[in-house]
Amino acid sequence: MAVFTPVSDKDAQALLTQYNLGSLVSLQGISAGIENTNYFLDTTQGRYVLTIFEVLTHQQLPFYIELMHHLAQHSVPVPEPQTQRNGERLTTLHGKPCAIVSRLRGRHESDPGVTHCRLAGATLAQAHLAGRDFMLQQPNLRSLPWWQEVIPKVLPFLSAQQAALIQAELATQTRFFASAEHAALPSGPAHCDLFRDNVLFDGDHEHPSMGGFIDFYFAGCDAWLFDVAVAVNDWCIHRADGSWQPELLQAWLHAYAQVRPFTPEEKQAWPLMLRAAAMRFWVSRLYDFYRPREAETLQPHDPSHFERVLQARIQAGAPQLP
Ligand SMILES: Nc1ncnc2c1ncn2[C@@H]1O[C@H](COP(=O)(O)OP(=O)(O)OP(=O)(O)O)[C@@H](O)[C@H]1O
Ligand SMILES: N[C@@H](CCO)C(=O)O
Repeated sequence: MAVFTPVSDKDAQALLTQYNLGSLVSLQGISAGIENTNYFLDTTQGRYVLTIFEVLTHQQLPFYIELMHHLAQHSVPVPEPQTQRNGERLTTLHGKPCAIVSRLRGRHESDPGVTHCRLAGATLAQAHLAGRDFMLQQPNLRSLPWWQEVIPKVLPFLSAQQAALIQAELATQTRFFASAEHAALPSGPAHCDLFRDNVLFDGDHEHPSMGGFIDFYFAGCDAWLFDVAVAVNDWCIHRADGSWQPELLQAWLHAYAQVRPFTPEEKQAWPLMLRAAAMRFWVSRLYDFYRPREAETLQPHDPSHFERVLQARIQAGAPQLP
């Protein structure tokens, strides 16, 4: 179980005195997730999730917490951060930042079909549009400057071939990010980690309904197209080699475009953005793999998967955006 910071019933009872959420019924550690400590927290008033932030600081967190609050207020299905009696939505537990958010219904779909892809695509476009008048600004902290910082640290662990690939791609992406083409892309608050395990669906496999998006703790202001690229690089591929499942890709992108049509600049930037999105997770997975932290149980994701996705995007590109 990825519980980095154990929380006792007594801790949770004391925490709940800061809120108007009733009293503790049950507390259960959540095994999924590699970044934060999460517990399901049931009270006499409802079902919540308690998150203790292991990496993010009190200074960085208001962006994520207030973004979720903003999106929830605009009817985008996301966890709603709960407000304490003192008006704050962020507090401290065992010396670390912590929040209680509403628990969404449903579970993630590891084998998504066309309907799941349509629902996810349409909801992401709604989230982008709803974020336009969000007042806080914070860049995606896992973007190009972070890759530039981290790649030298993981290079010693890579083969000569891997090192050549990652360095060549870093050079390509550095040029792309500095280009007028990139500057012209519509941008705003973006989830930046919309993998299939971060979207919950209610209903059964044949008749799913959207439960909501979770795990906003990599969100940041970025090109919306990056968000789309991150998502389809996970939702619409054959996992064995990263190649496309064209039917899923088409469903995802059309559903998104029906809510927010893609611009000509986005259509042009699409192949390079898909590579950027693959690069982002190859780098972070390498970093996580070679700097394991202590946890009761921790299984870092496989970095080589995104090496294959990146190679697939370089070699075969992508169908045009609708
Ligand atoms: N608001 C919520 N409502 C319902 N379930 C939730 C909620 N938040 C988290 N979960 C559950 O907890 C699991 C882990 O949460 P999450 O993915 O946010 O953890 P994390 O450590 O931040 O993840 P990651 O490793 O993906 O960064 C999810 O897969 C989901 O089952
Ligand atoms: N979605 C990320 C994990 C961080 O949320 C990955 O699969 O590497």
